Amino acid sequence: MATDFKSIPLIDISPLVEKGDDPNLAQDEGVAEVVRQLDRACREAGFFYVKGHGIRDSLLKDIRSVSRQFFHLPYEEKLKIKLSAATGYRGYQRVGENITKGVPDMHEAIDCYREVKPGMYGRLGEAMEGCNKWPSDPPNFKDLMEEYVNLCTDLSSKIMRGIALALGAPMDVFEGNRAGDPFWVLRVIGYPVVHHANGQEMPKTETDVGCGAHTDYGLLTLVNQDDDITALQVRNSNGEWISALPVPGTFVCNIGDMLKILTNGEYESTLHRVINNSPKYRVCVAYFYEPNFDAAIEPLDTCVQRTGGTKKFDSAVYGKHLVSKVLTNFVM
Ligand SMILES: N=C(N)NCCCC[C@H](N)C(=O)O
Ligand SMILES: O=C(O)CCC(=O)C(=O)O
Ligand SMILES: [Fe+2]
Repeated sequence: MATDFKSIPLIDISPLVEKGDDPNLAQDEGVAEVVRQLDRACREAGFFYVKGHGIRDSLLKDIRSVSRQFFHLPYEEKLKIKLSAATGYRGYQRVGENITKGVPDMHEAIDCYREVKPGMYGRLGEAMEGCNKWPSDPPNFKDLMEEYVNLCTDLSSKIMRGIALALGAPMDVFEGNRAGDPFWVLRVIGYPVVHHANGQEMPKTETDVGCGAHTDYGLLTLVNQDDDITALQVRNSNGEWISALPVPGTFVCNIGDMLKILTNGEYESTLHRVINNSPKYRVCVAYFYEPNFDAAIEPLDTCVQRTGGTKKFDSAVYGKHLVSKVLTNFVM
């Protein structure tokens, strides 16, 4: 259950990153301390920063820098990789095209997903079938992003092993048919200085929201945000919005809906939103680590036992949850 936290904890996960592939992970004292901190952060806030994650700071910066270069291109150029139902919802969406709870979000983005080949998941996967739409400018965009996705996938699987231990479950509880073939989502997001959306002058109002309040859909999100702009806000149990201040070199991590189900609500997917009130264009690249597309997700026995013996959530197929979200995120 989220608490009235006032700040977001920072965890040095280097022991977990170093020993992440060791079958005796659970016996290591350094790892045990990381696991305690992960458990506490997941229970109290559902949000935490990680440092000591092993991904070089220069790559985190380059990822934001090529993203900024792309968003800086003329609108017509960005439209060359436009997202639509026909692209499997992959590609570029202009400012105001993504909708959260019925309200257009003041962000533009490129959405990318793990590849879904035709027929791979039958009817369930049809909406997501397609290949990612990469811009040709900047020229190194695709290569950098693909390297980044691989590193984030590896890192997330290690953090999920830590979370498995935090729950008193076997370290591989999120592998196999739960998330052994993790679906991933990458959102390259730009939050304009709002009076300059889509190349047009627009009045900035008090209610301009970069991304409306939502929870993420899967297991774990890794947010790589600009170092010098405060815009991401996290809601605590008092209904207060706590800013996720930039901490250079870290990821902001948060729990998604599927981990809430798996833990029978011991960990929650915390509401968050983005408001860019700064005079600068903000870039964020969010990586989402999610279950297998066709995984049927239900509460883990150890969590059910600890929470009174009753399952609080019905089983949910991750791909169905994702598709229901994606289909309502756009009006086209
Ligand atoms: N893949 C993830 N988690 N994307 C988060 C986007 C949140 C905003 C979206 N319009 C919504 O309402 O969900
Ligand atoms: O821009 C951010 O800091 C977070 C974006 C976000 O919450 C999302 O895309 O799900
Ligand atoms: Fe989010």
